[in-house]
Amino acid sequence: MLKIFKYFQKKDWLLVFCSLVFIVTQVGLDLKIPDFMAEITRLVQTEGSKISDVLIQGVYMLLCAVGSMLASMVTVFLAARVAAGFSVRLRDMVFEKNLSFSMEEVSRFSTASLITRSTNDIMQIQMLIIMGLQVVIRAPIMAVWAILKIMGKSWEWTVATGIAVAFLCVLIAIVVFVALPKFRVIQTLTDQLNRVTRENLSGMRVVRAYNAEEYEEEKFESANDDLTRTNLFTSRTMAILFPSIGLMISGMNLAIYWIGAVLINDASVPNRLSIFADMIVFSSYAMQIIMAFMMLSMVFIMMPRAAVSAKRINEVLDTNVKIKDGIVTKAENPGSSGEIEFRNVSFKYPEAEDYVLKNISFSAHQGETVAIIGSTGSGKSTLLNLIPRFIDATEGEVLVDGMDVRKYSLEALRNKIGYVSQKAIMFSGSVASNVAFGFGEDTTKKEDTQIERAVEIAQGKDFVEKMEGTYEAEIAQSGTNISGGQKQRLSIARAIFKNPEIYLFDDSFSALDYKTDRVLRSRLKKEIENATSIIVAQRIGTIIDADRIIVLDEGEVVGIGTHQELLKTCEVYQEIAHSQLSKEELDIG
Ligand SMILES: Nc1ncnc2c1ncn2[C@@H]1O[C@H](COP(=O)(O)OP(=O)(O)OP(=O)(O)O)[C@@H](O)[C@H]1O
Repeated sequence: MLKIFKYFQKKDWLLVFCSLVFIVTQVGLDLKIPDFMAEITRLVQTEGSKISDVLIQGVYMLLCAVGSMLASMVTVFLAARVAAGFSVRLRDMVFEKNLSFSMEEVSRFSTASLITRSTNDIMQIQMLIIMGLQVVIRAPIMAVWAILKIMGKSWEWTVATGIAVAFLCVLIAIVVFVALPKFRVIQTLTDQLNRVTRENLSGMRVVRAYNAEEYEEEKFESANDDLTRTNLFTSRTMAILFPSIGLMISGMNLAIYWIGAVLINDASVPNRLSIFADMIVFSSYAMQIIMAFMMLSMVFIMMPRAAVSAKRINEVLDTNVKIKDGIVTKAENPGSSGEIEFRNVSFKYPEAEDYVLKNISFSAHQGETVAIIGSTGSGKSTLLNLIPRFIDATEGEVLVDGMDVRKYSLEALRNKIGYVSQKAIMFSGSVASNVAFGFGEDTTKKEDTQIERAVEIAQGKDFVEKMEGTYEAEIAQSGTNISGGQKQRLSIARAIFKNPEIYLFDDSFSALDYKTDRVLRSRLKKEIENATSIIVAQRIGTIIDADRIIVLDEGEVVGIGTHQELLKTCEVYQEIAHSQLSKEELDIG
């Protein structure tokens, strides 16, 4: 828990110190009030006292109360500032860390859990700081101060107060002990609720098409019920606390007055008044002590949950990212551009037993188009993901421009690459901001001709210009207001706009009709002739013209060559070709 506070900055500590000053002031003023009460009691009981003296004591009491209120307001203000500032910083750090995660780390935490950790978990810490600053510091000062004030008054009263405090501590310990294990469960169940909600919203069309609303509702209700049950359990456990504290306060007051009555009864008449005044003061201070412990108990209730949250946030922040940034920003061989080489590359997913890629070696030179084909699950996307270092080779080397990709800084490496993912990803914003993605708003405004050019090459001009607002037309979250093929074309335009040395197309033409696919490829060939392209495809038609085709089968290269060569030499390729092309096309091929 305390580990999270290493992210506190100097200014946070300064604000904490300032609030400490105000808390001490507030406690001092609060504890002064019973002194005036004692004085009023003494004045009222003393013959010949003037009403004006009593009023003066009353005014002092009022001033103390107002001062205490002002000090408390400033403390709350400072606590809110520290807490809000700290949570903003934590959120930034978690977000930045999330961005540096590879796919492996994201799947280890799960997307839903990363969202809960960046939102709900940070919220718990924020609430703890607000409460904690006011209470954790205030309560012990208040308790110690009040104890010092009542010390030496009467041991009977002190014993009564001591018993009440001990009872309170035991009660808090039991409650925390019972509720503690449930707090981690609550956060995990929140992850689960998040996951179900997310899946349901993103898969809404499938849910409706399969009339699976009831099924999804059951899943949601089960996650919701689990969370509610656990929350209820902790709340019910807490519910025992407050009435018990109330009962204890009344019991303690009763004990003090009862002891007081006995003491007054046994005392000589002149001493009775001072014992009575002491009793009034003692009961007020005892009340302050109990209140201090009660406030602490509230923090003890919040603390375990915040501790769980802090641990979950620390887990994210302390994760050692597998994909380490290199330092080289320029290739060692300045003459080469867009050169790719795989040298005996093998790859295994961390949790998997078998290798997905085995001993892959091939190269792609500047300006060449190299295609990768193979059955579903043969490892095509995995191979492609090794180039921008979404994953790192388990064995062997992947070289870009003659240098191992692991030596490059990730920024320099990815600057060389235009990547078009298998599933076209759109971000909420305009068509232009999606095409000039990552370049900032200024570029989006200035480079409108380049954006139009990229969209035109990607065969998206027609549909974009029909949209209301054309290049400024709104793209909804996840691109739900455009078709799959349109999304693919904008993803391709995004890569073209970047004008990289290397294009990686991960089955990026699959949603295009054959004619658009053909026209787009021939435009690409002309426009990006100096760049190297690696195309993963399922359709032979898409890759028929490639300079080299690599045939993958269960993670192994079973053929490399042109379409013609492979038709003669590679059995797997022949099978694919026969399943897709007509006899005439094969003969022409
Ligand atoms: N994150 C992952 N963790 C574990 N195994 C994975 C992961 N991603 C893919 N795999 C496995 O690796 C193998 C290759 O997957 P990959 O996505 O590279 O195949 P692919 O040839 O691109 O398939 P497709 O043509 O269907 O896209 C598959 O068996 C898949 O189950």
